[in-house]
Amino acid sequence: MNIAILTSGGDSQGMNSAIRAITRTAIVRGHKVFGVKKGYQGLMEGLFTPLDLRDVGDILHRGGTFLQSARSQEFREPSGQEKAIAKLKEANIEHLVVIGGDGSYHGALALFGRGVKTYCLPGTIDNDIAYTDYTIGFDTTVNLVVSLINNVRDTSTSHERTSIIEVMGRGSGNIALHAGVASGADVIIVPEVEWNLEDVCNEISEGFNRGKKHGIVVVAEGAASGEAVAEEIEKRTGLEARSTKLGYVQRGGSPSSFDRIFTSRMGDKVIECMENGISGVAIGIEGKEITYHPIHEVLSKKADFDFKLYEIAKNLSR
Ligand SMILES: Nc1ncnc2c1ncn2[C@@H]1O[C@H](COP(=O)(O)OP(=O)(O)O)[C@@H](O)[C@H]1O
Ligand SMILES: O=P(O)(O)OC[C@H]1O[C@](O)(COP(=O)(O)O)[C@@H](O)[C@@H]1O
Repeated sequence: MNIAILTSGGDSQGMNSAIRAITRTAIVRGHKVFGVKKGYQGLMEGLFTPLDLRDVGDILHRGGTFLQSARSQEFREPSGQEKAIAKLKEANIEHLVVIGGDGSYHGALALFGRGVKTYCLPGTIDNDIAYTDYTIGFDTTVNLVVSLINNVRDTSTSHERTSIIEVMGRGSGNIALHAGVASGADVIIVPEVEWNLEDVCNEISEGFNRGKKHGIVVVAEGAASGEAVAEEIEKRTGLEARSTKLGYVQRGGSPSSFDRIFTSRMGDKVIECMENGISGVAIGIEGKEITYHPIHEVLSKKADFDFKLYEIAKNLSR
């Protein structure tokens, strides 16, 4: 079989591990593998590069994606998708593995609807895809964010300040929630839960009244701007507040062992699906199992948000 792999949308730590796993598993089983450079944009341009066993050496521990990624407006249109299909036909490639977030899944579903055998792997740090407990890069990002919050906490304590840490997640509060719990945040602000500044300020003031030497607020970028929250806290409470926007530092760096291991297992699963004639599916990790579900089913379900963990965080911030 001839198989192409592309990475699309926001990159995430562990994408390289997934590319390596798919490539090596496929080659060991007698298939031919091609990498597509620059996501769907590169697919429309026919940017295929043959991948051999050694081509995916020395990438397992690296963040980003060596195939590079892109967000392509043109590919959203049926005419863009037809261009991509023509390039796949020209190169005699029947199977396309897409590693990306929900936007990339929509693209893969569109191609599947037009006859291409597609397969998706959940590549986004946001952990906002249904039918998978974890997306690729989420674990690495949460660990990174926690270590950065530890640093902010030290200096906040020295100055008896409140620190507002803005983390990634345009439409998802998963990074904020998990990093917030693991770093002992006083307040976690996410798009999934209604919040107001008065409650945030009360929480911070009461913390100082109980003897805390700092306040830590973790906010998802999709819920509010950290800068604006800091200004309001200072204005309303008279306490010193500073905002830190972590930005792209949280999307790079070496993937965690957890991200490396489940992506290695997903590589095996996607080739197994191909060999069994199963396509149009998204691979996930549910409990200890590597699973697959139709892409349309995955896209029609909203990813779970852990409201219970959010409640636990509130109790533990006392
Ligand atoms: N509804 C759609 N139909 C076809 N292609 C899409 C659709 N949504 C997104 N895409 C393609 O997938 C790419 C990645 O999607 P995006 O939402 O940017 O990132 P992610 O995959 O990380 O969610 C887009 O740039 C676009 O080319
Ligand atoms: O690279 P960009 O376009 O600035 O994207 C930033 C966004 O990408 C993410 O890292 C992942 O989002 P997507 O899965 O939608 O690509 C978000 O957390 C962040 O808001």
